[in-house]
Amino acid sequence: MRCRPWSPLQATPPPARSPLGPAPRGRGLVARRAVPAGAPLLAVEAWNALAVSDEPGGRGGGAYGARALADWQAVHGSLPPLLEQYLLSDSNWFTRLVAWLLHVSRHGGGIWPLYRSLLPPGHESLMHFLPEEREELQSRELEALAAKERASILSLHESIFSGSSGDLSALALAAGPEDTLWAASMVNSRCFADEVGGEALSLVVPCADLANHDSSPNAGYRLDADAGAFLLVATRDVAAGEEVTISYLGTNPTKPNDLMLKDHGFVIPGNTNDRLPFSAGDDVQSRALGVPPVPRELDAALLLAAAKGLAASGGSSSGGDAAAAVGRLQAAARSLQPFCRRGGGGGGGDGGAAEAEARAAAQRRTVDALLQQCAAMRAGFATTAETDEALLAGAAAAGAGPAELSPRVRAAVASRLERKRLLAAAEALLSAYAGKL
Ligand SMILES: C[S@@+](CC[C@H](N)C(=O)[O-])C[C@H]1O[C@@H](n2cnc3c(N)ncnc32)[C@H](O)[C@@H]1O
Repeated sequence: MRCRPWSPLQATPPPARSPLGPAPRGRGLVARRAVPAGAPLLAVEAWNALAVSDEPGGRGGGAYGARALADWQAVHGSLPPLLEQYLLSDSNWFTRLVAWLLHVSRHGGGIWPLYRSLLPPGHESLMHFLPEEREELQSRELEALAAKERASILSLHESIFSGSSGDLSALALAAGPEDTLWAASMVNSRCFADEVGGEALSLVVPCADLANHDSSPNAGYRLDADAGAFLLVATRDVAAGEEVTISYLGTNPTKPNDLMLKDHGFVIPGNTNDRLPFSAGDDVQSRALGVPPVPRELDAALLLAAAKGLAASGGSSSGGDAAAAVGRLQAAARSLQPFCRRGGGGGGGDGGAAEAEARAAAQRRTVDALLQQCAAMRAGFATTAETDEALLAGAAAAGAGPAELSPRVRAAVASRLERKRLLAAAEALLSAYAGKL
C-alpha cells in the first residue's frame, strides 16, 4: 500500500510470542520522527480503503459509499457484479465489509496480498472461543455471549457465503466457516467509523488499522473526503520513537470490557465503563435466589469522598498501574451508585445524635450486605487473582497451569483477572466507606 511520503510512521516488527512480555499489545505504529499536536501522522489514500455506507438508503443517500466503491474499482479493478450489487445494497454494513474483505483476501491484486499477509491468522475475540476456552472466562454471561457470537457468525456464513445455499455462494468467497469467522473478527476488531456529510460510514483502512488502543491516546482519526485520504492526526505532541495509539471507544465511549473482549479480543485495565452486578434484592430473580433486599442507604457524597481518599493513597489494593487502579475505583463507585439514598441523602445534622446513629447503622447494614455480595462473587471464581497474575506472568507454580498460554486463554485470564481486580476495588471502597461512618 502507498502511504503519503510525509508519513512519519513505521510499523513495528511482529512481536516475539512470549507470555513473559510486559503486557504486550502486539505490533503497532511507531513515530519515526517527532510530530506536533494537530499535525497528520499518516494519510492513506481513500481509494485504498474498503468503505461502505452504513445505511445506503439513509442520510446522504449512500452517495459517498457509492463513490468510494467506484473509485476503488477504478484503481483496483472491477468487482464481480453480484458483489458490487451486494456492497451497494441495504444489507447490514458489517456483512458487506466481511464480504468485501473476503473477496480482496482471495482475489485482490496490488496491495491486497501484502495486506492479507499482515493480518493475524487467528484472533482472540469471543466468536473464536471454543467451549473449553470459554470455561477459562469464569463467567457464565461471557460464555453465553461467546457461544451466541459464534452461532451468529456461523449462521451468517450459512445464509450469505456457504457453498450450498448462501446469497453470495456463487462467488466462493469463503472456503468454509473458519474463513467467515476470521473475516468477521478482522472487521470487528479493525474497522473505523466516520461520517461524510451526515452519511455514516464503516471502513477497513490498511496501515491505519495497525494503530493499537490506548485509554489516553496520542492520535485521532478522520476521513477527509476533500483530500481523498484517511488521516491519523496527532492529538498531542508525539515524540520520535513513541507508539501512536488511538481510542477504540470512539464510536461507543461506554463500552465495557465484556464488549471489548467480544469485538477486540482484549480488555482495558481499569475500564470505567465496567460495572459489578450488585443486586438490590428486590426483583423476582433475586427473591428466587434468596438474595436479601439491600436498602438504598449509602450517602453519595461520602462514597465519593471514600473513593477520592483511596485514589489519593494509590488506588485500592488491586494490581496494575495507578491509572488503572483509579479507573477501577470509579467503576466500583458507579456500580454502588444505585445503593445511594435518593434526594441528596444528607443525614447530617438537625435530627440529633440518635438519628445520626440510626442513619449510620442503616448505612453499615447496606455496606455489609454489599460486602456479602462481593464475597459471593469472589466465591464464584475458580481461581484467585494471584493465580491469574502468575499465569499471565508465565510463572505458573506447580499445579497452577501451563507456563505457555494460548492467545485466547491468555485473553480469558486477563479478562477474569480484571473482574477480580474490580471486585477488590469495590471491597476496598466499601471498607473505606464504613471507616468513615
Ligand atoms: C486494529 S488491530 C491493531 C494492530 C494489531 N496490534 C496488529 O498487530 O495487527 C487491533 C488488535 O490489536 C490488539 N490490540 C490493540 N490495542 C491493544 C491493547 N491496548 N491491548 C492489547 N491488545 C491490543 C488486539 O489484538 C486487537 O484486536
